[in-house]
Amino acid sequence: MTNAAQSVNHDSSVTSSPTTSPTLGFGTAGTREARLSALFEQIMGVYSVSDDETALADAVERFLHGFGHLTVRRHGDTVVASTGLGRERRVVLAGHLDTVPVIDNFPPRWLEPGDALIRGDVAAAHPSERVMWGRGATDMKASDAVLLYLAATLTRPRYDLTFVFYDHEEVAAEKNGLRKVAEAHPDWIAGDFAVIGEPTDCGIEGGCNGTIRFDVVTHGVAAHSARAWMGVNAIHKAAGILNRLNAYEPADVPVDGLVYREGLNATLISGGKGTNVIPDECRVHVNYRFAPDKSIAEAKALMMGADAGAELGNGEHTATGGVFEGFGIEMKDESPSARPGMDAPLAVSLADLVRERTGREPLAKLGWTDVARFAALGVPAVNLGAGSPLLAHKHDEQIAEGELATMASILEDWLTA
Ligand SMILES: N[C@@H](CCC[C@H](NC(=O)CCC(=O)O)C(=O)O)C(=O)O
Repeated sequence: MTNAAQSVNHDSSVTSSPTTSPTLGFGTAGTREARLSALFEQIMGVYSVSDDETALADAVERFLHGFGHLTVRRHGDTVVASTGLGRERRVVLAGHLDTVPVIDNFPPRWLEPGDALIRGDVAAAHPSERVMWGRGATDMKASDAVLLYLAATLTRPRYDLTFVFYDHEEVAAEKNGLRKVAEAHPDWIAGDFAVIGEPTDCGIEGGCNGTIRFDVVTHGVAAHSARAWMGVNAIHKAAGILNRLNAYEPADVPVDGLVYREGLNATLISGGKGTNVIPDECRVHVNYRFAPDKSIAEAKALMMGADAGAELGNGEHTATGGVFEGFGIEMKDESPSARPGMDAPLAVSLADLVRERTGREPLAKLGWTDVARFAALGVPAVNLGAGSPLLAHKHDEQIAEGELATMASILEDWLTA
């Protein structure tokens, strides 16, 4: 490691930096395990809910500047660090810095074995380990810590490496920092293969479900609730939306050997102007997760008919078919699915190593990840990260400390063997 002067490239769209941001570093930690835990604890301590990633991006950028084998660039709150060793192939390793909103789970803390907050499944799999509890533990600050550690320490990898730490993954596609870099500086993230550190329990999850989000809207007429016959209750009309959601049965869809579970859920609901006013509007925000056998257009057709919702926009239109036929629809966000792509040579070699180390066979990624972005760019990609995907976004998000070393050693060996 060196503190030599770096090749640094800031482009004109860099966001303003906060006056203070924490310092990331190994401190006095000597072993790989201690270094990983130190970085992880520091990253966990920085609040970085989407829209608030600047302090963490600043800290990540400063940390990466400390290593002479890396060229560090920044676009907005996305930091890209690359080796330039002239290798034949380049692997991109990416992790997002943002988290979903806090639910009484920030600040984070280490839990000692036996602590009541440790989940039974985590304790059973890692009985004698400390556990990090708090927002972002699995999605995906543990993997960020591993990727930062690898960026700092892999000075002679067998492939050239590009590490991407990006903002705004958990929110609307238009805000995604990786999308912005792909558009503004496609050369920064060019590569032959990509690994996304989304949580997979250190296994491989191939491809990803697509996702569309939209409001299903009912309209009514406002009136005094003591004279309700003078109005029409939009919230009561929403019962029809909820009934259709309750009747939906999630499908398991096999695609190229992996099974993708679909999902259709309301995630937000709003309506009403006052406690004694008949509501004139109700909105149910619906999220449809669709398997990689479907395009966005096909997913929309299943929800709202073939000709409705064809364009992403905020204008309301009436669903002409599909699950929500007859209801008002306002599209909010859409992101495509990605097929598994497990036959790419680098996917095969990584899957073989994961199988050897963990006994895990590849599974399907049910959340949406930037594997889809790399797939669209023609770069084969897989998900591999520390922590259980089942705990992502939960109030009791947590990860056993040893998972960081497991992920680090798999990638270290794959990238240096
Ligand atoms: N534009 C989309 C972005 C949603 C991204 C998010 N991804 C994850 O949580 C990955 C975690 C995993 O499954 O491993 C998601 O799937 O919701 C949107 O705003 O909906």
